[in-house]
Amino acid sequence: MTIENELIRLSVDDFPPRNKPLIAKYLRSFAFPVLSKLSPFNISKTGSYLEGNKNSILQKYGADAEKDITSVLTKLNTLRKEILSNAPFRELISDNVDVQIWNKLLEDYSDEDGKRPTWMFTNWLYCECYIHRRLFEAFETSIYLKTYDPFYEQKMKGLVSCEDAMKILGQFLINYFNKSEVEIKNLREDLPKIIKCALWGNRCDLSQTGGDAIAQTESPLKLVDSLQDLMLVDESSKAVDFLCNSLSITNDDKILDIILDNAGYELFTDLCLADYLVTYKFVNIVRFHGKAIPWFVSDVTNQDFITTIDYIANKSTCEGLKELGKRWESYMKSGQWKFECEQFWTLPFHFGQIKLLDIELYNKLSQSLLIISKGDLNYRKLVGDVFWEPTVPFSQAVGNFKPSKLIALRTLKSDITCGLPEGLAESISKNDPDWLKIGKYAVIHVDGI
Ligand SMILES: O=P(O)(O)OC[C@@]1(O)O[C@H](CO)[C@@H](O)[C@@H]1O
Repeated sequence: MTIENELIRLSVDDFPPRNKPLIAKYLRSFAFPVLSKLSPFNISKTGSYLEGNKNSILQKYGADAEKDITSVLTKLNTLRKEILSNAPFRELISDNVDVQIWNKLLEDYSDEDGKRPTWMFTNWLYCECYIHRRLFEAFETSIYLKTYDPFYEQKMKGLVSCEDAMKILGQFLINYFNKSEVEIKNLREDLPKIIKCALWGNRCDLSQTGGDAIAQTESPLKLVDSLQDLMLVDESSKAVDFLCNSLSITNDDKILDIILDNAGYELFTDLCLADYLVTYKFVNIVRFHGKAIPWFVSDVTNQDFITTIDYIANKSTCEGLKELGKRWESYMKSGQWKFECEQFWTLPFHFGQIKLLDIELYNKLSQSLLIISKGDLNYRKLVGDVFWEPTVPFSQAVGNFKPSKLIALRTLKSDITCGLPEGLAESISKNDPDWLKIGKYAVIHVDGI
């Protein structure tokens, strides 16, 4: 029996139970193919990338780094085998500050006899985060590659490959920003478009392609119109009303928190949205929350954030984009924009647990005028990674994560849904069986607004 068949043998040929956190053992849940196919594929691709870049790594770190490459490859291979044979989890072994938390959690998930959890039978959010944490461990336990991000180059390639679309959106914004006066009715009309550019930017996610760039060549603004029918829930008008009302608040500490997702084109669209909101004084301060370690292949790290702004400001091929990038550099310099990467975002917890597990972060988010959560994984974390009945209201699924007003911008790449109108999930799935997996559809949900 092949090891992949071993996972099938252990699986249950059914959909996961409703209103419970996902578990990979259900063959008809997206968690099963992610565990058995996508994750092993991403791990192999990371190894191939490392092998392909051996010469440049040795050039940079010296000949001794070869031992590191060999040891990382062995660790990646071991991880892949552990997944495919449903082996028990092991403790993390690095000296990073988060290791204690991970190892304590492993203990909590182990049974009374100390039997450790396995991939097929454990809370899927925990499993999937553990995979990405172990991927990073392979690097951080080396000597020269401790902080090496094996996805960095692909993330930057992803950004550059979308330059045509970025030029269109960038030029649109620069023309806008250069007008001496913009009327509130124009803001009302255009703000939903900028929000939706950031929404559809979430389709560009390298974790689905093993790191291969997804080029975005069409006009993002035209795309927003043409994709409108694929929006299953669109509460952007509530968000816009809320933001327009905030224009009458004149204090200068109106904070926007954006919980970021992917680097590349998606980050570009997030920065555009943030610039628009700051320029017209909907908010004064933007805190971007990224990841402290490489995460789910394409999530934004500090390095991605800085080099993206630098690329747009100094290396892009269009003057409009450069002008935009210079504005972003000045926001960073003045402190009006901040990049933060709290540990919580790379732990396997859902957002309903922040208050209990990281009160400092919860209090920080409570200062916010508005929180924008980007992407699919953040959405799963928002709603507890529970396989809700699709009609369960978003605000109920979010549970006790209520530090401030919230907007979720998400293209659907996993089978977690909520807040859908009666019968919609059933009718789409009849005609489009893969509707939950490929980022084709999207939702904008709000809470507290
Ligand atoms: O959060 P993103 O970037 O929108 O999507 C990430 C994601 O699609 O990648 C995983 C597959 O590896 C899914 O479980 C997950 O939700």
